[in-house]
Order: sequence, then C-alpha cells, then structure tokens
Amino acid sequence: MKNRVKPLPAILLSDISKSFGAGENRVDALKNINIEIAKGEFLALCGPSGSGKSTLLNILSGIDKPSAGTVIFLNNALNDLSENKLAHIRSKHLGFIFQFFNLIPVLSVFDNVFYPLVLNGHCDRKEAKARALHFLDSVGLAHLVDRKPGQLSGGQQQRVAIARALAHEPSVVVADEPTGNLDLATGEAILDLLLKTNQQTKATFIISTHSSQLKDRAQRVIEITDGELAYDSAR
Ligand SMILES: Nc1ncnc2c1ncn2[C@@H]1O[C@H](COP(=O)(O)OP(=O)(O)OP(=O)(O)O)[C@@H](O)[C@H]1O
Repeated sequence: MKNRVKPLPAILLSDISKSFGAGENRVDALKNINIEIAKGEFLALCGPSGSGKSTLLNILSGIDKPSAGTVIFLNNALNDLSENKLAHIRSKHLGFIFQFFNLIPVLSVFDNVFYPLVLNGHCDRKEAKARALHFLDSVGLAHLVDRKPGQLSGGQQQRVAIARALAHEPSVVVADEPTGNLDLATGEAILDLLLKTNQQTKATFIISTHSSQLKDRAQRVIEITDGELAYDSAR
C-alpha cells in the first residue's frame, strides 16, 4: 500500500482562546477553539451576534493575536511573527471582505482596485491596470469603473470590494458578514459570486454570516456559540 501524505491545511487553529478586558470587565470571546481548514475549502462560520465570529476571523487571518493557542496560516506560525512580517503575509496571501465594503469614497471604482495592487507592490502599474479591469469585469462592473463608490448600490459596492480582495490572487479569502448589509436577492448574488470564485481559483474561503442562505450552500459549516465551537459539519 502506498503511503498517503496528508496535504497541509491552509489554516490550523489549536486551542485558541481570546479574552478582552480584565477583572469584572473581562469577556471570554473565544474558548479553546480547534479547527483545521483545508486548502480550497468554502467554509461558513455561523453563530448569533456576539458569539465570537469576527474575533475568530481576525485571529485566523493574523489581524489580531490570540490570548492562548497557536495559529498556523499557510505554514507560518503566526504567534512568533513580528507585526511587519504579519503585515507582509496578510498583504500577499489574504483577501479580506468587510460588511460595510470599506471602499475609499474619493477614489473611482477602478482606482479602489488599482492602487492597492501598486501600493502593496503586487505588480507594476501596467499589470495592475490590466488586473483591475479584469477583476472588475469578472464581478460584472466593467461599465462602472469611472464611478465613485457613493454612486453605486450596496451590492455593486460589495462587488468592487470583492474585486479588490481578489485582484492580488490571494490563497485565503476571508469575508466578515459580506451580505449583512444587503437585501436578500443582492446577498444571494454576492454568495453566487463568492462560490463561483472559490471553484475557479481554488482559494480557501472563510465567510461569517448570520443568514441561513450561506449555511445551505457552503461545503462546510461551523457554528460558534458564546465563544465555543458548537458544531462542525466536518466532524
Ligand atoms: N475589542 C474588543 N474589546 C472588548 N470586547 C470585545 C472586543 N471585540 C469583541 N469583543 C467582545 O467579544 C465578543 C465576541 O465579539 P465578536 O465581534 O467576535 O462577535 P460576532 O459573532 O462577530 O458578532 P456580530 O455577529 O454581532 O458581528 C462580544 O461579547 C464582544 O462584545
């Protein structure tokens, strides 16, 4: 029989706990969380408001540090790294999508995607222009590249944010309630886009959500309740 080598996970969380504050103000936001996320997985992170979803996303993507436990992100042990090194890994390998889009209002749609590519050193201006146009086209916004974010609908703004998050071709895409600020039909279209992109790019997608829309369509569902892992469909 051949030896089968288990592929390395995209992200490995071991015994993660996170507390905010001290004394009687202390909040235990995450309690002893263990999750292994495979490369290419499409994972929905569910749970009620305040259950710890954003805290977990911030920790697994190296934006915040755990109070205890270890995070391995694409073979990098994040606990040991300086803020500079963490920033470098995030910039290279992570695409982050926010509930409120976080676009720069004074820049055009095109520039919102173009400038991060140039300023983060992903490519030269010529390549960045080609990529910005390609990714805006792939989210259906080729005709709106000269508008400002304020002249777009919520769904269109989220599409710009998705193009921006994908344009440097990250291995891991994290989205914190990406449909939380959108109506049902628009949210459904954004989920379609994220699922399609996951299939095309084979990047790992981790999406937090309140809605059952995503739960029904994700490859794997994890539920957090009161900072604890309450359910994992992979177990
Ligand atoms: N910076 C902080 N300082 C103090 N407490 C915090 C901080 N960030 C989060 N918390 C607390 O940690 C707990 C988990 O918060 P978190 O934002 O991770 O939940 P969530 O599941 O993402 O909620 P929502 O769905 O409403 O965004 C909450 O009790 C919250 O008040």
